[in-house]
Amino acid sequence: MFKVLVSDPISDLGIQKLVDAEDVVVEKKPGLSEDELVAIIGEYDALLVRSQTRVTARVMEAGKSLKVVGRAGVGVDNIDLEAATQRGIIVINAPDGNTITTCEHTFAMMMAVARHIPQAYLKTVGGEWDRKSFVGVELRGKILGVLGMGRIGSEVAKRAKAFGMEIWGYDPFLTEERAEKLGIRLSSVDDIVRNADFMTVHTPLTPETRHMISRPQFEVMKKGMRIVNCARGGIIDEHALVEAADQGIVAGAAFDVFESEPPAADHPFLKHPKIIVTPHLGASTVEAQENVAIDVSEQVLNILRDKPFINAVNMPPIPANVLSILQPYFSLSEKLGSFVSQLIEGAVEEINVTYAGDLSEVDTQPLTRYIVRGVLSHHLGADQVNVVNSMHLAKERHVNIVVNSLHAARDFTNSITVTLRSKVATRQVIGTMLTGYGPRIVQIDRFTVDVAPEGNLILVSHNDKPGIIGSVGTLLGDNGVNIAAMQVGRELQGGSAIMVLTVDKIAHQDVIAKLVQLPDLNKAKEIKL
Ligand SMILES: NC(=O)C1=CN([C@@H]2O[C@H](COP(=O)(O)OP(=O)(O)OC[C@H]3O[C@@H](n4cnc5c(N)ncnc54)[C@H](O)[C@@H]3O)[C@@H](O)[C@H]2O)C=CC1
Ligand SMILES: O=C(O)CCC(=O)C(=O)O
Repeated sequence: MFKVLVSDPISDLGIQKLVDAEDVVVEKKPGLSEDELVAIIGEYDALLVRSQTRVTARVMEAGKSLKVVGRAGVGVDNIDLEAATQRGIIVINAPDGNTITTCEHTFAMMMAVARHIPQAYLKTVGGEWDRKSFVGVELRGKILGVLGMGRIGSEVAKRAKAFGMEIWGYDPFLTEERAEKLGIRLSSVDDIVRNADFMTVHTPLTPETRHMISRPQFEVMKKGMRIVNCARGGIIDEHALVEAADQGIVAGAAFDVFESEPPAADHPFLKHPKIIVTPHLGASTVEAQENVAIDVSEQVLNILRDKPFINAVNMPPIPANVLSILQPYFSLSEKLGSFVSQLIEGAVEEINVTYAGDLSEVDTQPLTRYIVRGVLSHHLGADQVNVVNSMHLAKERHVNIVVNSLHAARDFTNSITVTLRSKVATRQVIGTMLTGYGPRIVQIDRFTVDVAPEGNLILVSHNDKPGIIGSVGTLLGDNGVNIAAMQVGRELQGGSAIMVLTVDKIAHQDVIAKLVQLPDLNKAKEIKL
């Protein structure tokens, strides 16, 4: 039974799938301090958070069974990713579920700042009828600078066009073609601060984006700029902004996020007549909270059940088109790694992988992670190695990983060759996906075979002589081991040969020892996949 801790308020409807899962127990404990979390996290396999819970290195260390931290939202700045990666804890987020909601909040803030809505509301409910102080500006015809043209920034740009705004965008990944497609002007930060009437930021907070709008930018900024930050506190320097508002450079600002949340009671934004604020509400709609909770719950369930998953933050993302090609190979890759690691003698020094055929044309890094996981799991334990930490663990153990690709795959559309080298041996296995038959091991060392990579296998090496197959079958049968499938591979008639037996249950070691006593039988090895 997997235990999942939900430590922030997350939509009940969104986590229903987890609650309903027969192999999962969900416990909700919002508002825990770091110490409280450290004290209990050891019991849980998964942790679900929004932005309040700080998942620190201490929490990760105490999370002895923790496999995954799921962030119901985009930003993972409350999670120590480095510590998670080192411990093989997968961190996933839900990047798509709150895009529209946050974009709409940005618009609400932009319009509120353009028309002084919060200030006018306060006066009106206070009994004053003041129509002179709140003359606003139109959005139509104004230049909107968008810093960060990712998911949210792009949606903001689309809607701003409907308001008749001219959009200038900056993003290190924004190409001329994409800008043209979006109907926006590709600009620099400097162009935007000098020319825009409105500016909105939609980047993550990184060392590069921290204070990307600060005193030097305010000094050259177009007078009367209105600024919105619904991304992360700290992208715009708060002190420099207050100065610029006091100097009349900034006509208005709308902030949903703060450098430190919640802001101190004497934070200068809270009393400033030109600055309006919301308490990090960008993603707070019923729809978004449901969406992100559903997305993250599904992926957490996949991870707990050892199924393929998406949106891991501490692994390189796999584009959807590549994922659809690679996904069928995940399990095969891991099994090839596991198979060959059970054959090799001596400490593995090199894992050499060759992708051939169609697989040579896509980024196969994710498959390599599965192969390395398969190799290392045999020695380090399947619960200690996953696709997040497998490469890190291999590097830590000075295992050299060599990856090659070959355009043509001999006899197959695709193949994966995994070769392990130690000081004393080199062993190899080749696998493929056979249309209509699924994954297959098609070569073991120099012997051609056709074996389904699953279950309990016995690999026998022997001399190709009449009667061997019968004697192996009889011995196993006499010892209650039922053979489900058998494959024989040989180089030459009468030469060395191998036999791969798929058996219904693991044979006792003494049965394997008896096998090796049979005439012309050289070795027998059990392999569990
Ligand atoms: N207020 C709230 O409740 C919410 C806030 N957010 C925040 O909004 C921000 C944007 O989210 P998404 O659009 O989903 O992320 P995204 O990853 O789709 O887009 C971020 C973009 O910023 C760009 N970027 C990175 N460094 C940059 C730089 N120096 N200058 C300009 N652009 C740069 C990236 O290339 C990327 O295209 C994130 O910080 C996220 O945490 C997201 C949802 C809700
Ligand atoms: O969970 C929340 O409400 C915060 C959302 C957010 O900031 C994000 O997804 O990056």
